[in-house]
Amino acid sequence: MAVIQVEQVRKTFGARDALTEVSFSIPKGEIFGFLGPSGAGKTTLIKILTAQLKPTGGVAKVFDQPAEAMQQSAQKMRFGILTDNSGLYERLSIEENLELYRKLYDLPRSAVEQVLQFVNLSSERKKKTNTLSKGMRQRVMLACAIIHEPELLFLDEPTSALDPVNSAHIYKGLRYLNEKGTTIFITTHDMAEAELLCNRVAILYQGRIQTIGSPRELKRQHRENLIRVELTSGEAYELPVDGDTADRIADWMKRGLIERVETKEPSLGDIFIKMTGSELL
Ligand SMILES: Nc1ncnc2c1ncn2[C@@H]1O[C@H](COP(=O)(O)OP(=O)(O)OP(=O)(O)O)[C@@H](O)[C@H]1O
Repeated sequence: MAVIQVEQVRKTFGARDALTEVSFSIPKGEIFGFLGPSGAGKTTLIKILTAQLKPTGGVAKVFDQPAEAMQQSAQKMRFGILTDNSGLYERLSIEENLELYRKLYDLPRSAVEQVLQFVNLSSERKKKTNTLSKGMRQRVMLACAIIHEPELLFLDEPTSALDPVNSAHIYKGLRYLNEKGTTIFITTHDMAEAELLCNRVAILYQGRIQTIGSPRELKRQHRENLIRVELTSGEAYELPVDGDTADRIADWMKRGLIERVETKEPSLGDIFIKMTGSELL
């Protein structure tokens, strides 16, 4: 069963198309990356999937039910969400914020301790949230989103405010959650993050999906059919993949002249730029 199914979803704001006929489905257990430059429509889709917005057209289903049902309390238990506007109680400490969520979801006391470790904030637990750095806030909001170990997790740029050490810690935690069965829908501008975490990615541009597939498939599809050969002399050649090239390489090898041979594979960032014409943001 698909956890998320989106068919021909459109969303217009006045005369502006934010999403144009977006279709895809996400099976249980997948980490799916929704990539796109600023304004591409990523947050709009998350809002549709979590019943904060209605689509103008098409069908959006989550857990095999229309996405509008996602604000019902039975469904709220099943997913977690981290976005820019995820709120915290400013005058409460990190621990007190988490305690509220623990009670809301009727979880054992150990859930707070566990999630504090997950986001690397055990020793900061007594700090008031209005005194936290941006990265710490982000981690507390993430903790609130996952304390109930949801079946489905929406993450809108979860590591945008984090340093690499904390990002790596979060990736490890997300993989752990995913191994335990959580399906993850993540938006990011960070192509290395997408490549590291996601089973599949979709690249969205101006409200349309430009391409969709695993990072490896996309790289293969966009691979230039060239082999780059670097010789010990420092000379470098980009050669077509054919018999003549094989003969030349064999000859260079026999004579011990080869420093390096590589296929020209694009990075996910290269593919993103090709699809969107944008620089990474
Ligand atoms: N409530 C709204 N009213 C009018 N226009 C909106 C509204 N919400 C979003 N838009 C427009 O829809 C488009 C898509 O916005 P959205 O926030 O989904 O982009 P995004 O891909 O999430 O961008 P970012 O990466 O900057 O968060 C943008 O042009 C935005 O200005």
